[in-house]
Order: sequence, then structure tokens, then C-alpha cells
Amino acid sequence: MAEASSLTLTELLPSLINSAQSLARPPISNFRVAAVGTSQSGRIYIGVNVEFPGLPLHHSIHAEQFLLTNLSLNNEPNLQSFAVSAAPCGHCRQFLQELRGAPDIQIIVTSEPDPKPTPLSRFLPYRFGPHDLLSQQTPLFLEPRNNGLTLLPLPTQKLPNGVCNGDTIDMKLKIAALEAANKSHAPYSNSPSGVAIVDCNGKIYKGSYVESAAFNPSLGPLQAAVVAFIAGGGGEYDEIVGAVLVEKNGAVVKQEGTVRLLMEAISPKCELQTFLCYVDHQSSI
Ligand SMILES: O=c1ccn([C@H]2C[C@H](O)[C@@H](CO)O2)c(=O)[nH]1
Ligand SMILES: [Zn+2]
Repeated sequence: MAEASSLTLTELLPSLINSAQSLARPPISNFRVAAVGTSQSGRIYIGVNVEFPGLPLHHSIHAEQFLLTNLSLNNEPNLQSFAVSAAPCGHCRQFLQELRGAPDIQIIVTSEPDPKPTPLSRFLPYRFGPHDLLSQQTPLFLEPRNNGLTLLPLPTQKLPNGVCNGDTIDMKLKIAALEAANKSHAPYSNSPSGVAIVDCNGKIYKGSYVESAAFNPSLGPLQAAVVAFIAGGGGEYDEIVGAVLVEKNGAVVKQEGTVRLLMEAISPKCELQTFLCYVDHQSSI
């Protein structure tokens, strides 16, 4: 499309915003936000906002967070530029800092009178970010990582109340959740986690927890799995019939309670099981 209209990929992105907006799920605000971005691979990804009635607003997914999660699900190594239907909020400007080279990401705000690519550094000068807390060597979000987690319990491990390591849930779902936890970007708390959900057709969607250096804009693992569900063509949330959360034994950040809360709000009949995992130091990078 870009070639046919003699545009660069970045210049093409605004023309995709309207159709992407139709995928937003904002039953509280009725305000549809779409973000459409491209990576160095030249593929184009969308993001939309998602709101959950019956829960506090901080459970919402912003369009820009959806876009970054979508890039991660597709193993894209970076985000070059994106168009967005309204100016990115402070929370999203902060969340974008998790990417290496964040200041150079080009943003086009299509609601502006004269939309043109503007670097993120103009939207958020004096940035606080991963460089304030991590060493240069720590992988950032979208960079390859393996948290080296395994489901094998230590022989002396006693499981907390309500958590069982039984085998009633499909092994495939459990392995998918472990894979998601191994990809989780949680360098600030060292508490990676992942969720896998399965719909009534047996299709599995994975979501990895993503932390922000500023903590509050972090995105939970079930939110990330919901992004995979929507981006993967999922319909109503009550089609989600099974879910597994994998989180680290003894982690300082725990997801169980919050994941259960969100799951009960979107698909009350869905069975959710939590499994603890352990670090295998030999396989972590
Ligand atoms: O940068 C922003 C700002 C707002 N929203 C969404 C969040 C909520 O669903 C709605 C109203 O704030 O718009 C985004 O997706 N991105
Ligand atoms: Zn935002």
C-alpha cells in the first residue's frame, strides 16, 4: 500500500487509524483509541483501548500498551513509529520508556490539525526510565530474554493455601503459561509471570507480565493475554473457558488475586489455576 501511494510506512499509518478504532472495547468511556505502528521488519501492528466494567479503572489497557504487547506477541524486536488517534497520555509516554531507543520513536497524533512524525523525546523530555534503575546489560522490553523458569517444584516446597500443582488442567495450557512467564519483562521486582487462556474452540492465547520502571503503568499478565485474545480474533470474553497463571515461588509481586478478580469480571465461569515456578539458573539469560 505504501509503495502504491508513494508513501513511507510511517506516512501510511494514519490512514489505518479509523478501521483500527472499530476494534476498541471501551464500554465505560465510549472513547475509541487506536494506535497503529511499525517495526524495522516493516510489518504493521495495531493497538486499541480495552475497558472492564465492574472493576477499578486501573485495570484498563491503553491502545499504546496493546500495541507494544502485540509487537511482543509477534517477537518484534522494536517499535519504529506509530500513529495514534489522540495524544498519548502520561502513563503511555512512561510505558514506552521500556523500549531501547525510546526517545527516537516517531509518533503521529492524527487528531492534531497538522499531524506529523514527532519523536517521543518531545512528548516526554527529562525522562525517568530503565536507565535509572537497571544496568546497561539488562534486556529491555521486546529484547530477547529467557527468565529460566521451570515448573519443577523443589522437593521441600510447601504450597500456599489455594494453590495446587495438580494436573486437572491441560498440560498444553500450563506449558503455554510457563512460556509466557519466561518471556515476562519484570526486571524491577524480579517477579516474572505469565497467563495462558483457552477459548471454547481450544485455541490458546498467551500473555506475559510487563513492568514499567515507574511501576504503576505496568501491564498484568491477564491483560496481556486479553490483548492476544482480541488481536487473535477472539470474540466475547465468556468464550474463555480455562486459564493458567504461572508465577514465581516467593516473588515479591504476586498476580494471583488480581488475575482472579479480572477473570471473574470478564468470564465468571472460567476455571483459573495458579502454578508456582522456580528459577533454573542454568537456563536463564
Ligand atoms: O494515551 C491514551 C489515553 C487514553 N486511552 C484510553 C484509556 C481509556 O480507555 C480511554 C479514556 O481515557 O482512553 C488510551 O488508550 N491511550
Ligand atoms: Zn495512555
